[in-house]
Amino acid sequence: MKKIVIATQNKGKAKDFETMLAPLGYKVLTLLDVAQDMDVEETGVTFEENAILKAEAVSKALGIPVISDDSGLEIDALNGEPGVYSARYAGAAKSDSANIDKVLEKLNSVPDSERTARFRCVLAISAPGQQTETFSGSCEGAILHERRGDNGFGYDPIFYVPAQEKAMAELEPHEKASISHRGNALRKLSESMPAWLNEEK
Ligand SMILES: O=c1[nH]c(=O)c2ncn([C@@H]3O[C@H](COP(=O)(O)OP(=O)(O)OP(=O)(O)O)[C@@H](O)[C@H]3O)c2[nH]1
Ligand SMILES: [Mg+2]
Repeated sequence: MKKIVIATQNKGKAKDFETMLAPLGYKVLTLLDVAQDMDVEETGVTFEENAILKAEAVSKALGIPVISDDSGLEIDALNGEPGVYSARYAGAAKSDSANIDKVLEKLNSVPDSERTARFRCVLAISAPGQQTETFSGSCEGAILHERRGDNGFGYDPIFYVPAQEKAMAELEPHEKASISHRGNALRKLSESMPAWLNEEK
């Protein structure tokens, strides 16, 4: 089986990648498998900057090709917050539950028509001696008033996907992959760099 390293500590992201890459014959490895103590500081102010920082630092340290993912939720009524700070919105402890509570509280008096939002994802590919490449994807939706569903991670329970008439956390993993910001970015990557996901490594 081919192996691919995703430069992330996030188990929810890892599951999303497994859903998308297992059918292509890949075993997904993350930093939790290959470099548990590697935590790259995300000093960028855009998803793209942070994705590049993570991919290049990990590829350089391990001397192998890697893909990184920087992603987050942009809520229009909050001027794009939490954006690149999505993971740590309610504090450095990175609690999904506290992050959701903070969003629901901030949107408490915001009507349905103004609760539009989107997930964004930027994937960066970095390999020794090669120029780093990035691919972005998004997924439009709206913020619910309460949690729905048990699948996924992060803000999935409060992110309503109009096309499916369900919360992201109510979708099966393969359904999420077919419409998500991460799925859309990965499809662009595989179209633009087919050798990356189709060649034997
Ligand atoms: O409901 C969600 N469904 C998703 O599909 C999703 N994708 C991203 N997010 C949110 O955005 C943060 C990323 O921040 P982020 O890119 O810095 O990742 P992270 O710090 O969690 O892990 P790492 O990859 O950096 O190690 C995550 O923690 C989540 O809060 C999502 N929430
Ligand atoms: Mg992070």
